[in-house]
Amino acid sequence: MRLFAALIPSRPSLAAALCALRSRAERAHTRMSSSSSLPVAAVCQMTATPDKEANFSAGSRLVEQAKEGGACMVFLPEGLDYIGSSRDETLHLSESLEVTLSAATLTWPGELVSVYRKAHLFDVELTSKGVSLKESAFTIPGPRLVPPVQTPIGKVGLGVCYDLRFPELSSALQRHGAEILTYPSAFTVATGTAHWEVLLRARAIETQCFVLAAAQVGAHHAKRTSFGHALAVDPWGEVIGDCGGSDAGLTLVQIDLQRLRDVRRDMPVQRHRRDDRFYCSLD
Ligand SMILES: O=C(O)CNC(=O)[C@H](CS)NC(=O)CCC(=O)C(=O)O
Repeated sequence: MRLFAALIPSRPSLAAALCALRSRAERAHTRMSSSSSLPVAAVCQMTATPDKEANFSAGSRLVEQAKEGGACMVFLPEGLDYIGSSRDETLHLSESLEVTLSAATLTWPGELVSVYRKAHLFDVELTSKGVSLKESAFTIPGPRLVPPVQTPIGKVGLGVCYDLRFPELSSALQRHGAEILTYPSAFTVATGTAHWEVLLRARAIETQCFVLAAAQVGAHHAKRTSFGHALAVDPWGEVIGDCGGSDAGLTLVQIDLQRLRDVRRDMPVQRHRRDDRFYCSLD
């Protein structure tokens, strides 16, 4: 099994672990015994708390469920390892990448193949909506984007949560060959209600990629609740999976890269893009 992680920097937690689950032999067996040969991805949501052991158990239950459902890739949310109830607790619970991985390997033995660290930090005060978070108080942004990773379902471009709001990032990943974008997230209820689905579908439509966004859902502690609705969107912008707004769980989606090629052939927006008009002075 291989692990792909999108990480929160300097609080080096396993924000997203994407696991290729099965051996080649097992996959061949499934292919022969099922009617469709399209690979299946599991997009998950859970409620992390400050209790790491409980979070890893919840994560491994989702991985087991995904495996039973025939998935060859599992997408887990930002803050999979924990969501702290204060800056101090968050810093106190942080571990080195090696330690976090070895905690994770209790259930997911594997080799780390790519690490992406969140570029945009959520320093936001929406007083009227009761949202006040200062991610930069416990996080250092990552230094660079990373190239999309070849996986059993296609080439995956890595972003994290708030990164979703910056189309320059998804556009860059698409130009570097991404077929699937992933945004493991922990969206607030207020901003999720207003923006989550629209942003994910917009990123899918603009880049003509699948967008798979695992999410946190429900109450992490007395002061923090997440929106949920872990979502899967196809390259036409259609929602093909939604985990809802209340419980932990997963959605299983087939990843049909022929569909992506058809959408890109029929509407070649990437070839129509007038970069000469955007990267120049306007006077
Ligand atoms: O650090 C942790 O404990 C887990 N990380 C998070 O929850 C992060 C940073 S506070 N959340 C977001 O980026 C929310 C973005 C959002 O809600 C929006 O863009 O509207």
